Amino acid sequence: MKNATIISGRNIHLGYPRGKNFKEVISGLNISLKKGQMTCLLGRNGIGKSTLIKGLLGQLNPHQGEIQLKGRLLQEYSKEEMARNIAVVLTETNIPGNLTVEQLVALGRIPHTEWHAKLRAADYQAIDEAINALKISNLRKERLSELSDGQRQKAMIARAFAQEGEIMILDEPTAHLDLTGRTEIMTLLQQIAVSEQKAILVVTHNVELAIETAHEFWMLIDAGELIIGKPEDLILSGDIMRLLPEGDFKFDLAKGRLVLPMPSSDLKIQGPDEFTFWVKQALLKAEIHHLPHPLLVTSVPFELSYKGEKFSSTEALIEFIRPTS
Ligand SMILES: Nc1ncnc2c1ncn2[C@@H]1O[C@H](COP(=O)(O)OP(=O)(O)OP(=O)(O)O)[C@@H](O)[C@H]1O
Repeated sequence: MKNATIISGRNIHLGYPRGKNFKEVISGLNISLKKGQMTCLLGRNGIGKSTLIKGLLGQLNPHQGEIQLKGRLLQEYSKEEMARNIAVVLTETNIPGNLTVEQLVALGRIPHTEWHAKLRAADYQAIDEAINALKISNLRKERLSELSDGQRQKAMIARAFAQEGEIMILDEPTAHLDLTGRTEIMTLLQQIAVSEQKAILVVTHNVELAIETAHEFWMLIDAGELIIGKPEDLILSGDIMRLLPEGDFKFDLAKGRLVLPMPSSDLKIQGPDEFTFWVKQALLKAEIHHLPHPLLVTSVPFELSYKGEKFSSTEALIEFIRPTS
């Protein structure tokens, strides 16, 4: 089944007034954000990702072109209607640290409560669902100031989830998180997109994790060029390389990650590939590009044999080859 478009933009131009002139940041892009999938917006610093997001949130009006939400022009929506459709998680927030996780998540219900802001049964249910979806029931009563960055980020996403909009937009939700935290958040978002049939747009600089988790990429190359496609297709077509600055970095197709080109060397190492790879990395980092004798790696137990000696680490081997004085 094809995923339905919920936000579409045609020939969008966005920018900022600069003195008497106008600084155009986005020039004539076409987009369609789809339900039931996680889309990652990537591009180098300053290229215009946040500007595009501001356009999608109706905070910045296109001076040319148009953006539609569910077939209606964005400008026609009131603030409250926007909040019922789009939940946002931004990097900069001024949420008081003395709020508990539960109280923060309850803030997500504001667009649904009447002027008296009283929570009803449906609101409590949405709060519970959000807390469960993000797997943070154990943190319910904890104060935000006492959470780790990763836990706080999950609470922020739970607040957005409780808002029950069909769209979630997150600006760098994994900044400041460690590898496990980053992977956990991105995987959760991917699952929520599919299970809740939400359109999730994530701005991220983490290309490798985005490749692993996103259903679709929006690669902002310059003001007027947005490359759209499944990450796998962009890898296969080679378009993924367009994310990289001219020069040293390469995208390793087999490993699915960015790499610096290996310096040329004639290191001959015998042993299983996944082991010789790391030994070679360590030698090259130590500026050892040539070995006059054969080097053998065995995996069980891990051992390096060189010139009749045995070593249990690359560090010991390197120290033997090139002793530090
Ligand atoms: N409020 C503003 N007024 C004027 N120019 C702005 C404003 N906000 C952003 N810009 C300019 O628009 C361009 C794009 O900025 P934007 O923040 O959209 O980039 P970005 O891709 O989100 O960058 P980053 O990855 O560093 O967050 C930059 O040249 C920036 O200086």
